Amino acid sequence: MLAIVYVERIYRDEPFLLKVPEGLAAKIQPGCHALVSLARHKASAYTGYVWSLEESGDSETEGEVLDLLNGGVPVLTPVMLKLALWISDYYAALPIDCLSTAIPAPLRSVVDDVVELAGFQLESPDSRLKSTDLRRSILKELATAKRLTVRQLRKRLGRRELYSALGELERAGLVTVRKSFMETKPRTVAAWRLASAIPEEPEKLLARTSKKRVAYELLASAPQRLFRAGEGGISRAMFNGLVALGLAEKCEVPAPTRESLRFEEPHKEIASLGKHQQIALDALGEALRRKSFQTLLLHGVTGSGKTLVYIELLRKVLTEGKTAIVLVPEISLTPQTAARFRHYFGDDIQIMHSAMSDREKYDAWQRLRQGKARIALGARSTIFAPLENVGAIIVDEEHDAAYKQDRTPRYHARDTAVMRAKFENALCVLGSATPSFESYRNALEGKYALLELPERVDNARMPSIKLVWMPGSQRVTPSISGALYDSIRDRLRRDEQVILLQNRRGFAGSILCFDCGHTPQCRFCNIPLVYHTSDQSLRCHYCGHIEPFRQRCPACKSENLFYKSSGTERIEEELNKLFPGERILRMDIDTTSTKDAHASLLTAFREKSARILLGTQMVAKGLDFPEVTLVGVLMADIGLNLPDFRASERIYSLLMQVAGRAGRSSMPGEVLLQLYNRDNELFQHVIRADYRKFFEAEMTTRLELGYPPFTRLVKFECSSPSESVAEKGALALREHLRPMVPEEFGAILGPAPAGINRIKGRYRYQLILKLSGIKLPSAMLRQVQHDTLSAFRGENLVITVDVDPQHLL
Ligand SMILES: Nc1ncnc2c1ncn2[C@@H]1O[C@H](COP(=O)(O)OP(=O)(O)OP(=O)(O)O)[C@@H](O)[C@H]1O
Ligand SMILES: [Zn+2]
Repeated sequence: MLAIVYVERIYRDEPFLLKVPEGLAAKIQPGCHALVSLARHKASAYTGYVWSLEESGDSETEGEVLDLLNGGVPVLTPVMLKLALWISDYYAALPIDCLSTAIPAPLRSVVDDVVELAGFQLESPDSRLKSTDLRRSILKELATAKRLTVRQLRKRLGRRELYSALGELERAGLVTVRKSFMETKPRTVAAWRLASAIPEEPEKLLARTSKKRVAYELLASAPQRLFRAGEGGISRAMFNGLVALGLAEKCEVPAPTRESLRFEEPHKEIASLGKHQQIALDALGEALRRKSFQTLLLHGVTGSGKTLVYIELLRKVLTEGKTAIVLVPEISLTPQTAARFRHYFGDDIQIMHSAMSDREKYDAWQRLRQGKARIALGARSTIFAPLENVGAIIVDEEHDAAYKQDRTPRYHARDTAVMRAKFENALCVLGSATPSFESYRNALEGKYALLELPERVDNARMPSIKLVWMPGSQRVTPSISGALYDSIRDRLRRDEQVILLQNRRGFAGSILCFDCGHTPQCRFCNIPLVYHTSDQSLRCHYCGHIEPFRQRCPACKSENLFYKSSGTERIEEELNKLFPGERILRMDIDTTSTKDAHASLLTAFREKSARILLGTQMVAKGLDFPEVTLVGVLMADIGLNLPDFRASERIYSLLMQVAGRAGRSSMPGEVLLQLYNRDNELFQHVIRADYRKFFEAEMTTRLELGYPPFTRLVKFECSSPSESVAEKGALALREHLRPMVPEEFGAILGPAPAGINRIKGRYRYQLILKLSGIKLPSAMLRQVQHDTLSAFRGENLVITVDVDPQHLL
C-alpha cells in the first residue's frame, strides 16, 4: 500500500508518495498524523498528514511511513483535508502550512509525551492483545523506569511503529500516554469560606475596626461561597488570620482556567422572540430542514437580538443530532455574548480563548474531537474545530477585519466558514448590523439568502445621531465640545451611563488640518497621502505617487495640523477636570494588557461603580448595557484618513456599531459625533442610519474606481533589511507578473512603500494586483514568487502574497 503524505518542514507544493509497511496497512487512514522517513533526508524523521491511500503500483516512492501518531486516530476529518487544500489553493499558500494551521500546536508535537504503566490491571495482558516483541520491550522498559517520555523510548527501542504499539497498549489499558505541558500555572489555588462551626460570639475575637473584621463580614455575607485571595480586597494573610481564629476554613480548588475567570452576568429571562426574530428563526429552521448547504446573511440593526436567534438556531441544530461552530471576532471583547451562550449550552459548548494554555487548548480539542462538547465558540481559528457532522456555522459580526489572518496562510475565516459549510453540507449564517460589502452584494444577487431584523427588540428605539462640527463649535477642553459636555452632564444628573470612543482607527500617518479639516489626498487614487518625515514628503501608499510637503495645509495654509492620534489618556485628564470626583473607566491597550482586565472593567461598568466608559475601538463592539443613554465619539472622521478604499465602509461600520450601544432599553439613546469633515457624504448616511442607501452610494464609487467587490486584489509584499533590495525585488516581481495579467483583465499598481515602511528592521515595498473577471491560479502566483526570489539569492528578500487583502497599508 502507498500513502500520499504532506510532510512538515518540507517546503514544496507536492505531497510525497510513501510506502506503508504491512503492520500499519490496516490502520492508516486519510487524515492520520504520521511519522515518516524520506529517502533524501535520511538523517531525521519527519511528521506529515496522510492525504490519501493507493494500491501499490509501479510509481517510485520517496520514503516510507514509520508510524501513526495520536493513537492512529485521524487528526483531520475528510472535510478538514479538503478545506485545508482549498485554503492552500485560494490563498496561494503551501498545502502543508494550511494543514498544520488546522491543528493546534500542542497536538502536533508528540516527542515529549509521557508513557507510564497503567495503575490497575484487571486482566493479564495476554488475554487482551497479541504480544509482540516491541510491545513486550516497551512494558519491560517501563517496569524498571516507571515513566519515560516517547523521546526516551525512541532512543532505546527505535522509532519504527513505536507509536502504534503504544496506541495498542494504551487501548488495552496497559499503559497511559499523556501530554506533558510546560505549565507555569498551578493546578489548584487556595480559597476560603466561613468555618462550618464558628466559635460563639465571633465578633469578640475581632477588633472593631480591624481588616480581619471586614474579611469576616465578607465570608459571613455568603456562608457557602468560596473566596479567593484578593476578592473584596482581602489578602491571603488576612484570610489565614481568620483560619487561625477558627472563623474560616481553607480549601484547595481547581485553578481557574482562563475562561472561567470570566465575566459573569445575571441572566435575563426572555419571554418570547420578537416578530422579526421569529421570522428569521423560521427561515433558518426551514433551511436547516432542507439539510443542504446554504449561506444566509442575517442583517440586523444593533440591539435587534441577533444573539438570541443564533441560540435558538443552535438548539435546533443540537436537536437534529448535529454540531455547530460559532465564530466571534475576539472573545475577550465580547464576554457578554460568550456568557449568554454559556448560559444556554453549559458544557455542550467549548469556548476557545486565545489566552488558553497549551494544556487547555489540547483538552478543548480532544473534547470536541470526542464529541464531549458539540458547539465550538471562538475567534478565527475556531473554524478548524475538529467537529464532525456539522449542521451550522455562525459568523457573528461577519464584517470584522479580525477574521483575516495576517500571517501565512492569510485566510479569511468568514470565507473559509462558507467553504467549510459547503463541504459539510451545512448552513452558514453570517450576522452583522453593517455587513461587509462582499456579503451584502452576494445577498442582493441571491447567492446568499437575506434575513433582516430591521427593529430593536423589546420596544427599544434606534438612537438619534447628531454631528458636532468642531471648527465651528465652542469647546470646553481641546477635545470636548460644549454640546458633548452638556449631554454628559445631563446623563450624570439622571444617573445614566455614557460611553465615549476616542476614535483613532486608521490614523496611519496622514494629516488633518485643525482649521479647515482638509486632508491631502492622492489625485490619482482618491485616498489620503501618508506623511514621511524622513524626506518631508507625502506619498500615496497605493500607487507610489510622491509630492513634497511643507508643514502647511495645502488648502488653507494653516500650520495648525494634526499628525498623530491623541491618546485616551489625555481625554481622561480632560474629563477629570470637567467632572471632578467622577470615576472614569478607561479601556485601551494600556489598561487591558493584564489578565482579565477587560472583564473587570466591564463588570465595574455593569455594576455602575462608574458611569463613564472611555476607550478606543474596544468599546464599540457588542456591549449591551441598558443604562447607557449617551454615546460620544471624539474625532469621528479620523478613520477617513486611512489610505484604503475600505475607509468609508470601516468608519461607517465602526460608528454604527458604537452608536448602537446607546438606548438599548426603554430609555432613548443619543449619539454625538464630533468631527471636522462635516461635508463628507458619509456622515449624512450615518445620521440617516440607512445601511442600504450607504451601500448603494459607496458601490457606485467602487465600481467607478474598480475596487472590490467589483475586482479582486492580490497584495505582494517584498521586504528586506536593505531598502534597495526590497524595492528592486518588487520591481522584478512586477516584471514577472506583467505577462500574466492581460491589460483588459487587470492592472499592477506600485511598487510603493508599505504603510509602515519598515518593521523590525525590514523595509517593505508592495505591489497590488487588481484583477477583474479572472483569477490567477495559485500555482502561478507561487511560481512568480519563486522566480523572483531565485534572482535574489543571499540577499534576504522575502515575498509574501495576500489574496483579498483587508488592508492596503
Ligand atoms: N425577544 C426579546 N425580548 C426581550 N429582550 C430581548 C429579546 N431578544 C433579545 N433581547 C435582549 O436584547 C438585547 C440585545 O440583543 P443582542 O445583544 O442579541 O443584540 P444584537 O442584535 O446582537 O446587537 P448588536 O449588533 O448591537 O450586538 C439583549 O440584552 C438581549 O438579551
Ligand atoms: Zn495614488
